[in-house]
Amino acid sequence: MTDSTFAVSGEPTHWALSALLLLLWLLASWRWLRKMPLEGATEAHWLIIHASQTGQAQDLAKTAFRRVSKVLEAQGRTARLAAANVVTKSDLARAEALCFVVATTGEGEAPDNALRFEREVMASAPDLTGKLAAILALGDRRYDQFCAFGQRVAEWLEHNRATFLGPPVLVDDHAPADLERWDALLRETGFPEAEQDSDASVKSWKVVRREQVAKASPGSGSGQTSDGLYHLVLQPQDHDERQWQIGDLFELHTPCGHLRDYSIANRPGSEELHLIVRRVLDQGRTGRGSGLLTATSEQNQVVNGRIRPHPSFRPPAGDGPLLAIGAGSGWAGLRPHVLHAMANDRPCWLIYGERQDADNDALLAEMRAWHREGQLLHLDLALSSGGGPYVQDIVAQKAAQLVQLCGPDTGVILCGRLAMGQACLAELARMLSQDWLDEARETGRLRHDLY
Ligand SMILES: Cc1cc2nc3c(=O)[nH]c(=O)nc-3n(C[C@H](O)[C@H](O)[C@H](O)COP(=O)(O)O)c2cc1C
Repeated sequence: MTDSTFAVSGEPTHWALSALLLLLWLLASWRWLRKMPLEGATEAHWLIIHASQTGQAQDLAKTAFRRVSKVLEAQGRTARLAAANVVTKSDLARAEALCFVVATTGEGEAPDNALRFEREVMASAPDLTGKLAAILALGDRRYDQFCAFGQRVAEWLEHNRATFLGPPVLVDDHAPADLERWDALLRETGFPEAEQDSDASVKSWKVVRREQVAKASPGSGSGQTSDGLYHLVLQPQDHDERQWQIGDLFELHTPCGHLRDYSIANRPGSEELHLIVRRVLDQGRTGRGSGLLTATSEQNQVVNGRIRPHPSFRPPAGDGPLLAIGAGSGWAGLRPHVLHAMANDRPCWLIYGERQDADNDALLAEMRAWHREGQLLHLDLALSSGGGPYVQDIVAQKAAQLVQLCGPDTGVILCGRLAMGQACLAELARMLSQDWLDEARETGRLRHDLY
């Protein structure tokens, strides 16, 4: 490097030009920052508080934030968007209105980003007299405890004497009629529609490949059967989509207005999206989303959807090995994490279950090949068509080795049906302690996507 690299110009025009550029940059940064929803900063007149496991509530909260802040800004007042867990009692005390957009997960549970809020803030009884409140609760009537967390938030607000702007809006499976009631509530409160809502990012995608990768198998006896797993490759039509991250979802919009989420099964960087979809047959009829994607032989079928960020399912923190556990279509969620671990030489132990073994099933063949090639530290398959063992049984059987693996830097990623996930978490808690799991969950070393 020569001295001239650092030579200071004595030319006044150079100084003037530099000052002008610096000024423009500061101005642009300021304008950009003003447009960003201020996630995390919670002191404001209106607090828009979200509780979201897979991002839908967060998206709707962002839209509400845009609507509210546009009006408030014109009045010289402020709105802030915050995940429930970062909201404190003093934030609530300072705000004049509280707008909750909350999902329910598990069996009537709060999403991870609201667990602390429920445990600490909702366990107390702050005086909310005079504060305005609105609630949008997302849920699904197929679950026993419909919108349970939203209802608990509503009861807590009522108990602490907040003034509701309207009855809590409970949304069943993203039903357009339910969402219209929320839209009307915001409009009547004085917040007209936002210029751009999240549907602007819904685009057309072409299904360029569709291959059955696991065989059909008998169902659970509830009338639902699995007609096998399908690996699909989607390409964007007339748009470029590379700005996504591991863990993100493809949100399919069906022609009748329902939304279905599918984990993106490949690593970012490619134009294509890979999905692994189970074709579900319920009383002989294919599922709304899986039917659309898999029950057609149409070449280059075009579907509508968008990529949705799923920040709670990013690669687990920690520099140690990765324990990846999943079953069935949960492979879609696990696969990019396993690929990422292998690409980064992070030792990976994969425990995976599927209903039956068939030598020519491409899905299992891929895992077995990675194991043979030494890319996986261990591979345990629970192929349970004969009544077991299930994934949680393997976890229990391998307790001694798993305890050895799970140190302070180990990451755990878990994806699949809720019952399987909860059974595995219970086994892990038994062998490692609930404290270990809680700590791993709170520090981002344990991440799960259970459905
Ligand atoms: C694993 C899982 C568990 C769920 N449990 C419930 C539930 O107990 N009650 C309910 O009403 N909805 C339940 N739902 C539906 C979600 O609340 C609904 O899909 C919501 O739109 C998700 O919002 P989010 O993306 O912000 O997490 C569950 C969804 C999943 C995936």
